[in-house]
Amino acid sequence: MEVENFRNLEDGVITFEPKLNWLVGPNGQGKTNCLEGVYFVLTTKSFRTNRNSDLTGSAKQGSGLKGELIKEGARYVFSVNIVPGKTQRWLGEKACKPLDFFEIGSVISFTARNKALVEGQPDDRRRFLDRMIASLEPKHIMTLAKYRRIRGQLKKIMMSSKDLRVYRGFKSTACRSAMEIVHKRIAFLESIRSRCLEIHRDVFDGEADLYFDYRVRNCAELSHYENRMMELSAQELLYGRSMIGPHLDDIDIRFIGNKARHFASSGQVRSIVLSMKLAVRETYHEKYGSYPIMILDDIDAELDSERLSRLLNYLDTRGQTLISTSKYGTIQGRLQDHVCMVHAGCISPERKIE
Ligand SMILES: Nc1ncnc2c1ncn2[C@@H]1O[C@H](COP(=O)(O)OP(=O)(O)OP(=O)(O)O)[C@@H](O)[C@H]1O
Repeated sequence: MEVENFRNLEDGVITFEPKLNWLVGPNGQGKTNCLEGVYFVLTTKSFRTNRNSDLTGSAKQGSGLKGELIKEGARYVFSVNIVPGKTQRWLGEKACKPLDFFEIGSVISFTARNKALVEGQPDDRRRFLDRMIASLEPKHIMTLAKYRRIRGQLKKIMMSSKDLRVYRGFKSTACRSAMEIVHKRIAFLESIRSRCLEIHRDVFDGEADLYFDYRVRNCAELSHYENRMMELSAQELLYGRSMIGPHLDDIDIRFIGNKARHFASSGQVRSIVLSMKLAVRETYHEKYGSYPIMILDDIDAELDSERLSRLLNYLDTRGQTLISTSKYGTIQGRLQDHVCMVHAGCISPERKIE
């Protein structure tokens, strides 16, 4: 990855190897910034901000990242420029849309923020679901965008004319995208379930009793979904709020029979979310034959040494992984891994500790 004026990172080239790569250094030195750079150059999205202007360093206006990805023998060059007011993207020499990046730049990240899947609000869980589905099927982004557009129109009618006939007309268009999203989300959770439980049990020594399921709001029977969507139209206009649709659904995550957000410890929450992400990675591998790059920020926070060691063993044989840690002890003895030391935004590929 070639870096120019990105966060606090020093300009230059950072190289990773096709195995476990460590970024090691004290707090606030640029480890997460480096991982964010890799995620950003492959997806044109940050995993911690929606404002691309946050990513620009203080040296000058604008930043640039260039990433070279070798995937299944082919070489892809991703370039992203953030200039005031816009973000420009190229794949090779060709100007691109974010979706083009998403289709090639397969990467899955885990940061402490992802604990929101368990501890956060329903919209955190929906966002998690949709991002994960999009990492397996990038076209899902278009279905979501279409549904968001129709919802905008429904909202307008709700706020202005309140004309039931017109509202129901748009509602029947919304039904198709809504059902597609709901079915995708249910099928996705189904597809990762057994792997997730297996990883949770084998890697994190988790209780076998992890349960998750999709919760459809205001519709008990999925085969009646379309009817319910139309049926609720009059009430929605009356109360001025929508009552059914994938934008209201949630995932019920239970741990040993209890709501995980109220019951699981910090380390257990981390293990649950990591199990889900790693299960998505396995599903991707099964579908496309290669592993997405795995990004793990602050890997050893909240995980005990036993679980951490099992996680590293698991990752050892599964594609390229980029990991950050502030604890030098974590990499002790891992002589086969690639280690970069991070200090004041400078990433140097030299192991200073054995
Ligand atoms: N746009 C920016 N321009 C310049 N510096 C920035 C920018 N955004 C963040 N920083 C700086 O980058 C540093 C944070 O780096 P980062 O989040 O990568 O730390 P870290 O090494 O992962 O630390 P920790 O171990 O605490 O997670 C902070 O010093 C912060 O002030």
